[in-house]
Amino acid sequence: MEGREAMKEKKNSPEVFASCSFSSLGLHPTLCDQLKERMGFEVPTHVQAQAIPVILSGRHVLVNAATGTGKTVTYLAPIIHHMQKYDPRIQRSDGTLALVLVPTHELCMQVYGILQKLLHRFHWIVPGYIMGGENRSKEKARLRKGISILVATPGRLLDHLQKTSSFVRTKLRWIIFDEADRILELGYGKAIKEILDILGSRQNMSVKKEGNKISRTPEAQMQNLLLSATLNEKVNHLAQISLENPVMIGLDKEKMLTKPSYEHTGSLGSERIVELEHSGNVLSSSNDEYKLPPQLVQRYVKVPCGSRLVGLLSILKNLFEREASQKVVAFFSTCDAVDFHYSLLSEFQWSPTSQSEAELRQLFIQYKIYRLHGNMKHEDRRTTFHAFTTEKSALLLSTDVAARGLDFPKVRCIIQYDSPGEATEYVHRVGRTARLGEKGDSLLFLQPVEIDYLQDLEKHGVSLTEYPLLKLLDSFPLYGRMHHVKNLVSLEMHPWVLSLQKTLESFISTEPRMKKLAKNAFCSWVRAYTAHRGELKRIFMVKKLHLGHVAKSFALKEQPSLVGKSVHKQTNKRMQNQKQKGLAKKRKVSSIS
Ligand SMILES: Nc1ncnc2c1ncn2[C@@H]1O[C@H](COP(=O)(O)OP(=O)(O)OP(=O)(O)O)[C@@H](O)[C@H]1O
Repeated sequence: MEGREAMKEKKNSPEVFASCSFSSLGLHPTLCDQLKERMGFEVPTHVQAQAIPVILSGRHVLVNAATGTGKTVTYLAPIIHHMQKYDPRIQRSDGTLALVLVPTHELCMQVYGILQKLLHRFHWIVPGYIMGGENRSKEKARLRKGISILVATPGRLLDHLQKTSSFVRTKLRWIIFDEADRILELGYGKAIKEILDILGSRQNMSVKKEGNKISRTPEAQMQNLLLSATLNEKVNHLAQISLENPVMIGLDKEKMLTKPSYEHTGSLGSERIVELEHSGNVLSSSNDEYKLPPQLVQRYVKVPCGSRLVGLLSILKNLFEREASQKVVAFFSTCDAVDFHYSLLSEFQWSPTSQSEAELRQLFIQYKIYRLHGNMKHEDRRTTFHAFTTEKSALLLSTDVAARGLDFPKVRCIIQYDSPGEATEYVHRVGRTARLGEKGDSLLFLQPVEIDYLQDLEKHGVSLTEYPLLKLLDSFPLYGRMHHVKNLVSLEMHPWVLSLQKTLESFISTEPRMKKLAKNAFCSWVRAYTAHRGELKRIFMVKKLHLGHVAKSFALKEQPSLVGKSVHKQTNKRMQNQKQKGLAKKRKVSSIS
């Protein structure tokens, strides 16, 4: 929980908070007390003020609100409000009444943690979670005992729905899709359909008892909710099959496909709440302007491929030396790239200010470094997640597993070292900072050949200014001398870049373990680069890459052809395979992150 003073300061921020109280929204007084005492929430945010009364009314709802605006409590509070009113009281034998579907393990744990706090005074409502990678039999035992509010990742949930006969869900009333668009992007669409079928919660279908499917009538009053900061046309199908006459919150009328039957702004101010006449397509494909926190400072840095690594290290050094206490998250495209950079940054020693032995043995980046990706052991992921949450000053290197929903407090800067691809991912990655009205910076690395990506972001209402990298490089003294280089032909020729690159390359070449990590990272990075899809293939063209320069960005000295040949082979083979399987269109996100 944050300090009371910080919370008070935030409370006065009218862009973030509404001018009403939680109790005025209709929430039970004990729940309002919990929000205040356990969470430190004095007043609702705008999205909470708008959505909580609508969700309390029992309607199906689609919520689109910027990252870090409090969507989690928006859906949890009304559900808890209703559950604590049940008479007789809910018992464990009632099984699951509410199901929260999330895309990642970390988000699963985070939502579960919030539930534990909110349910402190409602001990008869039991929270729980199930997710891939956990011990199935332990989960089975927990399900058998009964979990009132269950947070789950889709694959594992489907597994238990199909195989765990003691999983009681006949009284299920709520299904929530948190980060709905991401759940679909990860390829869970089919699993979701099956889940809805098994739960008898699919709209426009007559539900019969068949096998392990259950019977449910409309009177059972299911209420389903879909939430994200980037609700777009991709969730149309999910909205169609899971929502009935949904109310839309935070979506601009002109971007919706379906004509609203009426619209009201109520007493809650400027944002729209729109009720829809029917459950046809709800979002048009032009609905692609994403809301970003207005205080977020967004920049890009243009770096030639061969100098990317030096650029990254220099920027990180500057960030942590400028402000000792801060948290930074850097995003990479693959697990191997995270592993390589994690080891490099944790071990690389060099002091550019002196030639003395002792000083040369100083770590270049002297901060705590963490890593997070999908190939790590479950236990390690959990430890990292908790450790980085509590750290005051640290650097987290991650794949997109950390891009969605995670609420690490006080992250000051987001670095996207590898491009996020889709604009939605850009929005969620930068959304790990500048949360709830706090300050935040973001920096996107682009090679000169990728600069058109800025136009792609512009189409989604995202605009960035350039970061002065050259000025930063000039500011580093090299062996006691400053290097202000006039008429520099290219950034690669800057003395600081040359010197650091040379030191990095000799470090890697003398450490076989590091060299192996670098080669693996290089190969998977190129593979990920070829996996961009649609319009983005025009911007991130593997043909435009100079593989020798890519190798340099992993501090590899090898002849480009040596490493490059095998990668070209792999890339071609992969593309052929994709064509054959008709998979060319689809980017395999899960294998990368
Ligand atoms: N009413 C409130 N008062 C103070 N803090 C709040 C309030 N509501 C939420 N918060 C805090 O704001 C932060 C962001 O909330 P949350 O993670 O729910 O945002 P989100 O909109 O779901 O973000 P994302 O889109 O990134 O998932 C959390 O630290 C949460 O504890």
